[in-house]
Amino acid sequence: MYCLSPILVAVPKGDWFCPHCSKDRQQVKVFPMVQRKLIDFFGIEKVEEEPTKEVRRRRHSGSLVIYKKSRKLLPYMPSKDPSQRLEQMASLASALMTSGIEFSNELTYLPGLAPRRANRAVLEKGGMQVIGKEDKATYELCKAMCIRGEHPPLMVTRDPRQGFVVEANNHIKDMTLIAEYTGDVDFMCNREDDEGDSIMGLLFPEDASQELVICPDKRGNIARFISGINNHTSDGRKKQNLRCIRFDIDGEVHALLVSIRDIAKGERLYYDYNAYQKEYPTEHFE
Ligand SMILES: C[S@@+](CC[C@H](N)C(=O)[O-])C[C@H]1O[C@@H](n2cnc3c(N)ncnc32)[C@H](O)[C@@H]1O
Repeated sequence: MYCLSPILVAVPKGDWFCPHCSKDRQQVKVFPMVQRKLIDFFGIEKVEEEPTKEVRRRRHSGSLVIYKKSRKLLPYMPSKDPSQRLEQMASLASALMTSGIEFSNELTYLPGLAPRRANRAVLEKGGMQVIGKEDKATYELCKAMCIRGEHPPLMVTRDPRQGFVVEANNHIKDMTLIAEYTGDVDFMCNREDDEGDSIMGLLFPEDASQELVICPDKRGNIARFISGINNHTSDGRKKQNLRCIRFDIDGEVHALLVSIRDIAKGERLYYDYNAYQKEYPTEHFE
């Protein structure tokens, strides 16, 4: 229903009222910008540790093959200003709280959903690129930074047409690892009737009953708020500044969002929701 704001990509099942007619129209819940509360919300562990010299050197070596280019991933650079960082975290906490989502920066495996052993990269039809040693170090550095409360330099804001959107809050260099797409891992066959608009394909094996998806409806991170391009217009394509790339990391598949060009402060983040499958309707996207 494209007259709605934000757009609804599927007709909801059962009784449903347009947000304008419904009494419980979604109001943005503003998370308090209080350091202690943010530390608890994000489960931040206080570790006074800077990236080691060894890891810093690694940024200048190693390779990753993406579209036949030999490149290496760069870790995101958290904002230096502590109050800017608090503002960024509060914006994400507000969006998560409003959407009823708990923060999780990891893929989650829960009883009753797909077990962790189902996520085996070797099952991917046509094979899966294995992350290189240097890029794995970058991935681990980004994870560790997040645990320390050094989040990517991003702000979640509200757009009248798109709902929550994500903007760069500092300049971001090409090839920067922005975030991993996280949430509960489940079999696609369990989600056929799921009306969520944020389900991400994770593993596409020969046996379709074993197809895995990431569902960030209960747990997730900033990745689930990033906008999609309109696949039907050249203007849509021009907006794309990220790519979602799946990697084999220690035998399991992970979906990482990586910048594909320099991104200016204030620019909105976009990637192609249809990079692996052409199932997401984007013809009415801006
Ligand atoms: C993965 S969610 C992104 C986060 C979402 N904006 C929110 O508020 O939770 C995908 C949904 O965001 C909206 N959206 C994303 N990109 C858009 C675009 N380029 N134009 C219009 N709506 C967009 C659509 O409602 C879509 O179904």
